[in-house]
Amino acid sequence: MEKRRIIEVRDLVKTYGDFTAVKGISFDVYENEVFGLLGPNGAGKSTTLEIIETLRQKTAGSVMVAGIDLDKDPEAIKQIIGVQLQTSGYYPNLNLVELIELFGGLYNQPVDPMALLREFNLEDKAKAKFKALSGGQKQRFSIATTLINRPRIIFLDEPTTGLDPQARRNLWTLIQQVRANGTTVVITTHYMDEAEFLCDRCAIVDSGRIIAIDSPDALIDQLVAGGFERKKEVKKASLEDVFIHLTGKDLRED
Ligand SMILES: Nc1ncnc2c1ncn2[C@@H]1O[C@H](COP(=O)(O)OP(=O)(O)OP(=O)(O)O)[C@@H](O)[C@H]1O
Repeated sequence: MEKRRIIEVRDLVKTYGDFTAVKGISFDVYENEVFGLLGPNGAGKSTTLEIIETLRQKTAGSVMVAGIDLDKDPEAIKQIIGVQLQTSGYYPNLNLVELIELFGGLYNQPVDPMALLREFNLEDKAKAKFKALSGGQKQRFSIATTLINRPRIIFLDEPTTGLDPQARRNLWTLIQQVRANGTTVVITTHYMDEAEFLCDRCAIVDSGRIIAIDSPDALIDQLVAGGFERKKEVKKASLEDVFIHLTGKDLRED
């Protein structure tokens, strides 16, 4: 089956004063895939995401989201995407149910707060305030809120930064579920194991340019085909495997 493009970025440029943060990048994201933007700090990942999310003006190039031209109808793009809010965006006096109801009202979308909280293992926290949640719960809640307007695409900027291994793996499962329900996921991460586990394809961005784009498997195969060998013999388990083996897979925060 032919893959359908849901995001088309062409020759995208972003300058801040004299500095060019994004230097003419082009890529496609296919419908219902998990697509990763990987790259060192300052590579231009967040800038690129924020332009697609309609939150930042581009300098040049074109962006199409689900056939909608960013230059012509950014409002229509906003309606079909879900974006994680900065944590400061959550009203401090509202509990999780009230926050979901508020967002549902803003989006003019009927929403069942308890069903959404259940999906993200946050049922017990329905009456809690956002600031009282653990790091993992906060991330789960902020991903849940991206789904309130029933978007076709969600954007997750470093969703597992700072989480313990259990919470990280739990979030991976939730992201896979979101994708299994038909949503396209665009993610940035600094964790290569995360990208390898979650992403169907990823783009490696460096100094504002895409220097590689493919599936994780294909990228690894290309490196190996070029004669690359690991310096150390690969062990059959990692320190993270030891950690999970000793401490279990259950979330600790609840
Ligand atoms: N508002 C701004 N004004 C000036 N320069 C900016 C602005 N926002 C970002 N930059 C610069 O643009 C470059 C790209 O930043 P961006 O946040 O897109 O990178 P990133 O790949 O997301 O990095 P990180 O992994 O650290 O989040 C950086 O050099 C950054 O300092």
